[in-house]
Amino acid sequence: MDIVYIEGMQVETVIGIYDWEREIKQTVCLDLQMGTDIRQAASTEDIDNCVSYQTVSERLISFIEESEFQLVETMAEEIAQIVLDEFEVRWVKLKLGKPGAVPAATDVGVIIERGERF
Ligand SMILES: Nc1nc2c(c(=O)[nH]1)N=C([C@H](O)[C@@H](O)CO)CN2
Repeated sequence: MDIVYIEGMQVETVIGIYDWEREIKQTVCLDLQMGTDIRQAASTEDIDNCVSYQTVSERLISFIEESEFQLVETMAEEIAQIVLDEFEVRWVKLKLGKPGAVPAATDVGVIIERGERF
């Protein structure tokens, strides 16, 4: 299994369980690993044979910007499902952080793996 990755993506969105959080935008940070097979892309040098990190990034940025989740858990599940459903990806590992949430910590959030390694 090969991996195409996106690291350190930062997006502003409405997220949180408290009333004050529904009134502001906060930053979420994504590190995403996508399990795929890169050999056909490598041998053809054809972008259509890739999982394009640019296309995935654009899809996720617009999804996150438009979303209004309460929990990072829900956002993480939805992101993983989009990647598995819409791209040639069979396994994902996603770290989703909300770095402003706990002042004493540099980052908090969840790490999930979905799909099957191959
Ligand atoms: N496991 C989680 N814990 C907490 C979440 C969350 O989404 N998942 N959210 C909050 C609040 O929204 C917090 O970020 C406000 O600072 C608290 N704990």
